[in-house]
Amino acid sequence: MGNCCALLKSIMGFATEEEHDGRLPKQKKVKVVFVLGGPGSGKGTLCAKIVEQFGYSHLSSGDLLRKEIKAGSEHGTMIQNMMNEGKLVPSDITVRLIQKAMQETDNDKFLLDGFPRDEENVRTFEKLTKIEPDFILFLDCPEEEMTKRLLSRNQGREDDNIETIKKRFRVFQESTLPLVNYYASKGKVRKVDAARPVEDVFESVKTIFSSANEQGA
Ligand SMILES: Nc1ncnc2c1ncn2[C@@H]1O[C@H](COP(=O)(O)OP(=O)(O)O)[C@@H](O)[C@H]1O
Ligand SMILES: Nc1ccn([C@@H]2O[C@H](COP(=O)(O)OP(=O)(O)O)[C@@H](O)[C@H]2O)c(=O)n1
Repeated sequence: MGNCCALLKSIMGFATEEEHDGRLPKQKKVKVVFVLGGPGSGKGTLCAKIVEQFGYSHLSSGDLLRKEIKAGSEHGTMIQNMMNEGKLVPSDITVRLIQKAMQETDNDKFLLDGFPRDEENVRTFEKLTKIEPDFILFLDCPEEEMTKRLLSRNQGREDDNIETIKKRFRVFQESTLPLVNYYASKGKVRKVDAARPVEDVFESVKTIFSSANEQGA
């Protein structure tokens, strides 16, 4: 590990193997909030508002993966195929993209939108970054409402078609919801009813972030 990289990691609060052994100086703390919810629950929409009001940086794992496809990277075609099938991209790829984006962003507060999606995402994130989330914002929304939103999202996304949407819902039910339940059992989940108009949802979200600020979480 080069000195420059070790320095970057120490600034960002990432621990290297050596640091984990306690041989390097104490890390600066990075605040991370996982923003979870089904496809179309409003994660991206709410994150933009949280950024404006609370000064976080917003990293959407889906957007980072789509950028990889656009850039024609070595994994681009594989990522595109996985996304079109509503499947999860191997964690190593997603986590490295998130890690790089965090290192390149001059902030110590991050919203990770749509991450983690399954247990492997969590394990890989913990292994590579040693970061524990402060809390999980969970946008709870019925499938019927999410389907309506996705079909009128109109962002030209290839995965916003009814067949792929159904597959994404299944992945959410089978892989992501168990994670939400796991974090809930640790008292880390802040759940909001996301089926309401955006401004109403944001009112609830503001209360959560204001209280997290007060507690220095
Ligand atoms: N509370 C809401 N009520 C109605 N439409 C919403 C709401 N939140 C988001 N939307 C719309 O639904 C679509 C999906 O929202 P988005 O933020 O992209 O969801 P996600 O990031 O969870 O997939 C977008 O077109 C967005 O404008
Ligand atoms: N942690 C993640 C996040 C997204 N993805 C992929 O990216 C797709 C779109 O995710 P997204 O977060 O942009 O959008 P939504 O499905 O939440 O609307 C998912 O269906 C997965 O194929 C992934 O593999 N791993």
